[in-house]
Formats: sequence, structure tokens, C-alpha cells
Amino acid sequence: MITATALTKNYGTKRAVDGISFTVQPGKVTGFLGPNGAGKSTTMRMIVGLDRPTFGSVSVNGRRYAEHHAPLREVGALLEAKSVHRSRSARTHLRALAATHSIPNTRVDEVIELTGLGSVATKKVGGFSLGMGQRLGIAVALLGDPQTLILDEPVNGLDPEGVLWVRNLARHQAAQGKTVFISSHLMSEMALTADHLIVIGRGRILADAPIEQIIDGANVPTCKVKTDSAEDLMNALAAQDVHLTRVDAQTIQVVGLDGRAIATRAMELQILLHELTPIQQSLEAAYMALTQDEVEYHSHLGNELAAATTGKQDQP
Ligand SMILES: Nc1ncnc2c1ncn2[C@@H]1O[C@H](COP(=O)(O)OP(=O)(O)OP(=O)(O)O)[C@@H](O)[C@H]1O
Repeated sequence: MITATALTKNYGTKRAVDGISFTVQPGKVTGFLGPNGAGKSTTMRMIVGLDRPTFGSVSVNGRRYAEHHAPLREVGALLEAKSVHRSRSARTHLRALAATHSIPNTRVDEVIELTGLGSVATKKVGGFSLGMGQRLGIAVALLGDPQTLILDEPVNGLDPEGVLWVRNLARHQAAQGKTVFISSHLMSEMALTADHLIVIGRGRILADAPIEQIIDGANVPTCKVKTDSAEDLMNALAAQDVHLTRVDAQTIQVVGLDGRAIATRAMELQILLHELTPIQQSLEAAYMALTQDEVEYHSHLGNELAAATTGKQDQP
């Protein structure tokens, strides 16, 4: 279990992490999400003692990382900054690390197989592709068969087969009762991998809940409606918290009313509907709704997308 209490990090006058408290539970995959610059990597670095908190604390299984006698056996981490001798082979690199923790070479061979590095294990790490480098980083994280796994953007640079492999690995580790904490920008992948999410923005926690609750929490009812009287129906449904978009001559998207309310109003005015389809919110839409005010580096398109997914666009 990872426990953070009032965890804070300042870089000069910049507050990267702003007094966050959370726990990451064993037996689950916990996703760590947030826009660029939200403080995810800084938080992960503090968990493994690579950055010192300015205030507050963070522990793994009740102890600070540095207090563990054999940290590799306790916590395995894949973080952005890697310190690998580029002229070493993957196997030599793993063996050198294993030796520092009295981990047998048989375990090195196991993680090489597990991470699919078998065919390149004797090649120099300096020549590795981004994906191979990620696999080596994950092999390092798994080396001590740790109780807690921390993976910062593990699917970065991986091909679809690699992405699926990371998903299965994370799920398998959690099923064995391990604590798995993963950051990612790929919402669709997180939706398939994580049980629980912690979302941060500008160093603060925006949400800490099971994934279904986060999707439902941002859920504004949204329906697609088809009718021959689109204009009349739009006039009938117009209200302050209802956002209407004319998709084509017969189709309207309604945000803010459920199917029953739309059907009732249509019946009152004797407007025939020939389609009424609820649209399921995605994790991506829920995430956009949560973080739209927290993004450090806004793009024009990003704003439009956030508005579109939360139904906050102007009526046409
Ligand atoms: N060593 C550093 N010195 C100064 N500022 C830093 C340093 N590391 C991070 N920051 C700043 O702290 C904030 C949080 O950065 P961090 O890398 O933790 O965010 P992140 O959520 O991991 O972002 P990304 O998704 O882009 O990796 C950012 O504003 C970043 O510019």
C-alpha cells in the first residue's frame, strides 16, 4: 500500500504537488491521471525517494522508500528518467542491479523472458528503440518481484501488442494482491486496465474513486434523437441547462435531458420520434470534464474538445 499525507513539492516558487493525501490499495490497479505538468511524475519520484517532499510524507507499506532494506524487492518502479549504461547489454544491466540485492541470475532470465527481451538481451541498450527501452525499464521494475509496482507512462512507445501486454501484466500483478500504480495519458487504455483512479490537476487531487464512479459522476445525460420535426423539437426542449446540437436535418444531440424527459415533451406536442438513443459517457469525456480548468498548456482545439464532450458548446 502507498500512503501519501499532505505531500507537497515546491521547485523554487513553483508548487508542483500541493498537499495531496491518498492511499493506493493492494489488489487493484490504480490509474494516476492528469494533464501535462499536473505533478504525476513528481509524486511518483517522491514515492521512490528520487525527490524529497517539501512538506508532508509518503510511505510504501508503512515505511519511507529509503527505510526499506531491499527496496527493489519492495517497490519496482519504471520512471521517466532512466540511468542505464548505454554500452551495456540488457542482461548485463539487469545482472548488475540484481547483484546489489542478492537477486539470483535465474530471476534475471525470468524477467527477460517475461518482458519479451529474449532476442535482444545481449544487445547494447544504447541501440534500443523506445519500446525496447520501456520493456527493459519494466524488467528492472519486476526484478525483485516487488509487492508494489509503480509505472510512469509504461505504454509510451509500445506497439499495440506491447500495450496489451502491459495491461495483462498490471491486471495479473493486481490479481496476485500486489499494489499497482500506473500513470498514463491513454484514457481508453486506462479504462480497460484500472479499477480505481486518482486524477490530479495543478498538483491537487480532483478525483479519487473507483473508475465507474468517475465516469458516472461526470455523467450528464446525453441522447441522440431523430425526428422529421427537428426544428419544433429543438424549440420545445430549449431550456437553461439543456444543450442542443443539430447534427443533420433529422438528428439532434440533446445534452442535459434523459430519454424519458425528451419523449414526454415530444408526446405533449405530438412530435413523432423515430429514434431516441442514450449516449454512454466515456472515461475520456469524464476526464475532460474534470480537468478542463486545470490544464497548464491549453490548446484551442483542446478547449473545443472539452466543451464538446461536456456538452458546453453554444447552440447552433
Ligand atoms: N526539476 C524540476 N524543476 C523545476 N520544475 C519542475 C521540475 N520537475 C517538474 N517541474 C514542474 O513541476 C510541475 C509538475 O511536473 P510533473 O513532471 O510532475 O508533471 P506530470 O503530471 O508528470 O506531467 P507530464 O504528464 O507532462 O509528464 C510542472 O509544472 C513542471 O514544469
